[in-house]
Amino acid sequence: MKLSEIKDKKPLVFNYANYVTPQFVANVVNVIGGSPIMARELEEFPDLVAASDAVVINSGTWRRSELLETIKLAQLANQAGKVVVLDPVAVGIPSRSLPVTALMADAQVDIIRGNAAEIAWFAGVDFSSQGIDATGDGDVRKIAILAAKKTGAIIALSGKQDVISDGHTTRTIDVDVPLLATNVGTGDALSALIGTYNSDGISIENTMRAMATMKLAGVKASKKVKTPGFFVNQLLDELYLLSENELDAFINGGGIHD
Ligand SMILES: Nc1ncnc2c1ncn2[C@@H]1O[C@H](COP(=O)(O)OP(=O)(O)O)[C@@H](O)[C@H]1O
Ligand SMILES: Cc1ncsc1CCOP(=O)(O)O
Ligand SMILES: [Mg+2]
Repeated sequence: MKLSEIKDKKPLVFNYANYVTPQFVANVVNVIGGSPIMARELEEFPDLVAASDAVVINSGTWRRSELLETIKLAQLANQAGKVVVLDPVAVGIPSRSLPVTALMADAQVDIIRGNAAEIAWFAGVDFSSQGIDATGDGDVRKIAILAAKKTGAIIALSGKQDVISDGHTTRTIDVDVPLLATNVGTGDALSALIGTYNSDGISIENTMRAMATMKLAGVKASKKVKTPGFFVNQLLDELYLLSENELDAFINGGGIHD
């Protein structure tokens, strides 16, 4: 979906959010033109999935008791033909791998958005991490392609270099914006943006537009402010102000490669 269509259609994005960053995630969806809703009550899922245009599942603060409910949520979304995005926060920690494995076995995840260490876990590749952060180095393009082939999902690997791959087609966005990594929740919000952009159809192109949106807003914000507190507010403003033309120019302007 294009940015202008998001603003016209205001897709409803159902976020099964973690309890750390829901306010930021909701605001990012809102300022880009979508419509966020958060919920965790099983009895509400059928109604909410029916009304939603995308479902974004963040496993950042799952309790075991919520796992079956989340699987049910993903299955409802699958049955209704709604895109399912998974944000597998710190999935490489063994006790966190188990519920993600269960979800992937029992429901279809269309798009996985994670940092390099999280995506490396799906690829079966070692990659250093500390808690929610990727700290290592590696061939992120290769990791994304491998993870896409192993999972059958579109992979959106984020970091200094963003990589989007379905295992056959791969795009990279190579732009360094260190301040983007200072705000806890940018990754979660990016996953929600990916749900928003893919709400009328799942594609590499839509996923790439979502990743480019966050990166470009980060580039613009970091030209105006230099510290994390101001940056996060400026980032929201830049997302709010971003135009389709600017986004197209960024995408066509050399920062994005096949
Ligand atoms: N060093 C960096 N340079 C440029 N962009 C970055 C950098 N680190 C993260 N980002 C951007 O920050 C956003 C969140 O990604 P990331 O930090 O990888 O997710 P998470 O918060 O889940 O670990 C993405 O838009 C990504 O492109
Ligand atoms: C700190 C923390 N702990 C569990 S989820 C979470 C937030 C992760 O946010 P992000 O991956 O977007 O940085
Ligand atoms: Mg994350």
